[in-house]
Amino acid sequence: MKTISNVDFENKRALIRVDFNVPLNADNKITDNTRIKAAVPTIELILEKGGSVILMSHLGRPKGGYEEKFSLKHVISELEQLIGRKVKFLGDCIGEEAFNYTKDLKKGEVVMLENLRFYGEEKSGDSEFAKKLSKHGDIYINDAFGTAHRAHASTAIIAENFPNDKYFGLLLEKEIKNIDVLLHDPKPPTTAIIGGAKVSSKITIIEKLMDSVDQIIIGGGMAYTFVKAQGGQVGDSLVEDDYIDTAKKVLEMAKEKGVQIHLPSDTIIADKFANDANAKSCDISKIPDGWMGLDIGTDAIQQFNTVIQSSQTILWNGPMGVFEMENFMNGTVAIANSLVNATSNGAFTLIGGGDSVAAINMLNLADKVSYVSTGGGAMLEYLEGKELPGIKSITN
Ligand SMILES: Nc1ncnc2c1ncn2[C@@H]1O[C@H](COP(=O)(O)OP(=O)(O)O)[C@@H](O)[C@H]1O
Ligand SMILES: O=C(OP(=O)(O)O)[C@H](O)COP(=O)(O)O
Repeated sequence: MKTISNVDFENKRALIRVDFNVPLNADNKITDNTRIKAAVPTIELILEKGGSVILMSHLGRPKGGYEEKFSLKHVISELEQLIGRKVKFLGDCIGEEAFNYTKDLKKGEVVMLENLRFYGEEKSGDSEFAKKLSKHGDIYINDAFGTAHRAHASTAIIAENFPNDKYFGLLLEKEIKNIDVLLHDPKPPTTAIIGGAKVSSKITIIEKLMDSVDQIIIGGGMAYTFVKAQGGQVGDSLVEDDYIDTAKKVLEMAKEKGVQIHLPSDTIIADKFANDANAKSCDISKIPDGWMGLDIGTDAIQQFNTVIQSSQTILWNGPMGVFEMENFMNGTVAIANSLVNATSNGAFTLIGGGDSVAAINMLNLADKVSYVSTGGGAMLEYLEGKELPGIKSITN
């Protein structure tokens, strides 16, 4: 492990890829600061060692140009509070002004670049873009565990510009150490609970997870693509039609491999995507047109609770419903409590993902489960046994 603990940072500029992809409310206020807090030890260590810090991150999924709601200016005051010093926000990540500023950065200074994904080159892993970014620092550090599964310019490609000066940050080190416990020594029966909204990213992960877990619970916005694949009617619920065939394949493979897949039997449907929508419970395969499933139903909660209580190792990524809206948070609250209960009965419980962590924090339950990871997709892919691009680029 290439750790920063023994590195000399005196008068050096440390360019750190962090994952500040934090949830924001409609007023662009941070609703959960876990990912920012998690990056603080690395920042502080470098400053203590006489270095300066240039932070770079993405926020959300912008289309490739500037979008106000995805500006990293929204995280600055929270970051300043957490590290107890001023942070200079640069309105671009590769503009001339930004380079002029970071060129002569003094020890103790902290700079935050604008959202890397305002450039399409970030996600395409463009090496010219990565090279430009690399000019900001003398040493490159990857502390963005939540984005370590992406082979993007700032998370992986950039490392080739720092052949002898690339390191893991303290968060990345800690995450790997903790998740390795589950990877190498899981106590059966093992259950993965997958929810949330990123159907296309997560469906292939579910496919792979079948090799390492006994049971998979699929809830939240993930469920409807599977229900539709089984021939059910899902109305206007979140579905990625391009992944129906993959969902069918996953269900067939599960049978062959003897992995039990649990889909919610019922769901809470709404007539619009809003907290004040008309809502009622419904069989998940009989959702009328004009209605959408926004939470799991009470039968599904019981069904999932039974599975959870009979498991010894439980992994949870992705909320069971639109928990940000009070009327659709029941399923997520119930599953969180179910995990707490399982933990107190001796199960090892691991929760990861930006929104899943926000949910567990909202309920003040983070210290009642075994481990909370800042990564969702990254954690799942790591557990699949995949070599993550963000890790590989440092160890290579
Ligand atoms: N039934 C649903 N329909 C639409 N969105 C949903 C549904 N259930 C959960 N979600 C949304 O999924 C989002 C979290 O998804 P995701 O990013 O995949 O999770 P995580 O960040 O924990 O990995 C939340 O904002 C939540 O509102
Ligand atoms: O929020 C994130 O992942 P997660 O939803 O799996 O926790 C990371 O910041 C990665 O974001 P991305 O899935 O848009 O690449």
